[in-house]
Amino acid sequence: MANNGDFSFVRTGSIGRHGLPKIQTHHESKEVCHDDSATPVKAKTIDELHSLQKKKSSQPTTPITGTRAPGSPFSAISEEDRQKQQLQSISASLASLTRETGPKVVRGDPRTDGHKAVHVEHHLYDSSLFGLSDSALKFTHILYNLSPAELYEQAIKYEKGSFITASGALATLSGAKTGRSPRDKRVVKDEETENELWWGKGSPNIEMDEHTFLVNRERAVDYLNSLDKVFVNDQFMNWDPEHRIKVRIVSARAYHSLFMHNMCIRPTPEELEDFGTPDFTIYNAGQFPCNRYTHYMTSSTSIDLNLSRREMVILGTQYAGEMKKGLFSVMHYLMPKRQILSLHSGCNMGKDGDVALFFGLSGTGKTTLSTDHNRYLIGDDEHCWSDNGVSNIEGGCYAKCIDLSKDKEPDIWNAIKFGTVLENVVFDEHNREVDYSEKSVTENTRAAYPIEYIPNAKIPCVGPHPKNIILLACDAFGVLPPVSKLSLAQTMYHFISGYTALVAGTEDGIKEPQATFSACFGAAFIMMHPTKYAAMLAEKMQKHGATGWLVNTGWSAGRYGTGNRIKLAYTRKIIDAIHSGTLLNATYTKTEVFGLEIPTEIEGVPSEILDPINTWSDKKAYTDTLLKLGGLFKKNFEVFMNHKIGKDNKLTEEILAAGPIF
Ligand SMILES: Nc1ncnc2c1ncn2[C@@H]1O[C@H](COP(=O)(O)OP(=O)(O)O)[C@@H](O)[C@H]1O
Ligand SMILES: C=C(OP(=O)(O)O)C(=O)O
Ligand SMILES: [Ca+2]
Ligand SMILES: [Mn+2]
Repeated sequence: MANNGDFSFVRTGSIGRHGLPKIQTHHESKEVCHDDSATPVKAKTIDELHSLQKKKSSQPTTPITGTRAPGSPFSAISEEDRQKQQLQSISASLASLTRETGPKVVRGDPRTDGHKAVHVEHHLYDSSLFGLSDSALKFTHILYNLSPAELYEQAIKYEKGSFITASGALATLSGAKTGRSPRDKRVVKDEETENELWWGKGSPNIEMDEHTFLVNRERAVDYLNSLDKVFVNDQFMNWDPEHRIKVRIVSARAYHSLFMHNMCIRPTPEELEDFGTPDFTIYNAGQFPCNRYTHYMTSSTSIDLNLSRREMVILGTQYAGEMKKGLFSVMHYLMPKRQILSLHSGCNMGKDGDVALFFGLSGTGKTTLSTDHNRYLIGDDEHCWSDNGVSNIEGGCYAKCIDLSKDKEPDIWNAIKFGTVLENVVFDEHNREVDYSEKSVTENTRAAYPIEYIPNAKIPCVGPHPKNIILLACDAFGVLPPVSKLSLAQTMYHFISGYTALVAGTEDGIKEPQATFSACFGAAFIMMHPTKYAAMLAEKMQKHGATGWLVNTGWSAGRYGTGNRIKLAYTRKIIDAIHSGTLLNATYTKTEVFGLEIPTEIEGVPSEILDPINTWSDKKAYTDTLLKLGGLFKKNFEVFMNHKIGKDNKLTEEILAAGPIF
């Protein structure tokens, strides 16, 4: 038996299995009849019994509580010194700018094992000399890289709205915000970023100055330091070992810590030992609002990115997707500086090593279609394309759950088990079965799970250069064909346009489809001008001979309200035909207005749906809707007319000519 402490003792004979004294007979007799056939526990008291329950961790994902002996293969310094160093580093991360020191941090949950603390005083400046306040007198307890089981317990004990569902997932509520708040994103404009980043009309980067960032940072840090305890995750982004980024996430909720545990790459114990200083730090004080009287603030939510300081501050939103997509923005800055293209796409690979990318805005099918039982999953949402091939940025997937069905999406369904964070779903109060059709909290219900929960995940999540580039659009107008083969110029035109159309809201009856154009299928996350990413994509596609495709995962036989969404089973058949190469050599015809090449037949798909005009009974309505959508594309592209894409004038001209013509 492992040594669980220093309290092992010899049983005296008079204490029973449950710690109760046995009824004594007149004389101590060896012949006394024992009813306990099992070997008795080695504990004198209930507390001792409880302390036996937890074995010291031999393989710590949480090295602060770990017990690796000094002189282990990984360590040159003692465990105690290492713990001190880690806590110093966390204290420095949480340093207050006005007091110029970090908080006193201590490991562990204040309510259970706080007394076993390793203390870190603020040594940076002598705390007795200046700026002494009540906050300088208290300790901040650090829960460092806890395991999913520990985070479950923290969530269930301390966070309202946390429950275990029937399949073992952790159901949580994200609070008032159940989606991202792109209008509340701010980026620090300084000497460097002023010239490097995309600013102004159409850009997602709404400026703030350094001073305001520091005001919000201090607000977040003070809030976090005022708490009994904070969660710290030290993890990685990007499976490409040459371009891996070390990230630290400081948050107030077990929900946030488990979410990032699942979504980022989880370090091994050895990797964590020499983690050192993070390359990027998120301060998530989402429960606490920003001050609306602060310059540049327009609401009580603010997501602030400071590239020079390599920090991000979150105030006023607990939606966990902000952290994931916030780091994605950071990658959209760091990677292109290294000539690596960052992509808002899913990615999978066939048995023969053929890689496909799936671009698309939210809800168009990146996660659903990249999670394919017949192929290896590289990732569902964020990738890099370098000279070595593709790599996933993340260590997990973030799937939409609305109307999730076991039949249609078995791999995602089965991934919703112990360890998975299930946001904003509704479940039966007794048996905890989730009702995935329920939208009463939000339509944007989500599951965040580690990528290895998908049985055919490709670990490490890297692959060779892509063969097929699939652009997904959920066209609620119902006029784009289910699939078209694109020329390079058309691929670039549609990539820069980044079209999808969703339905605004369903509560008040049928609404008009809303066309959305989001450059590079991810304007909310790109940091530089879209043409920068487009030029890199064109160059890579040319170099590696990739084929572009446009796939409509939206409506057929009429727009939203009249027609119906294209069956997922048909879309999967279309995608199969792209992967297998059969679609490349099919017979094609060209459509009006958009000039798209559409196949005449695909195995498993009714041929009449391949040209949308066949599916509309009202042909005039079809033509009117097609022209309307064409007009929206043209209008959207106007801002790109005066931009050159790469060094190639010829390609730029071709791209400009690749849009709708009428
Ligand atoms: N034909 C289809 N193709 C892809 N997804 C479809 C289709 N029909 C319905 N869906 C649903 O649309 C949603 C697509 O969302 P998701 O894959 O999460 O998108 P993304 O990852 O791009 O945000 C899923 O809920 C999926 O079940
Ligand atoms: C994480 C998100 O991305 P997606 O919808 O593309 O999965 C999001 O929009 O919050
Ligand atoms: Ca190492
Ligand atoms: Mn997704």
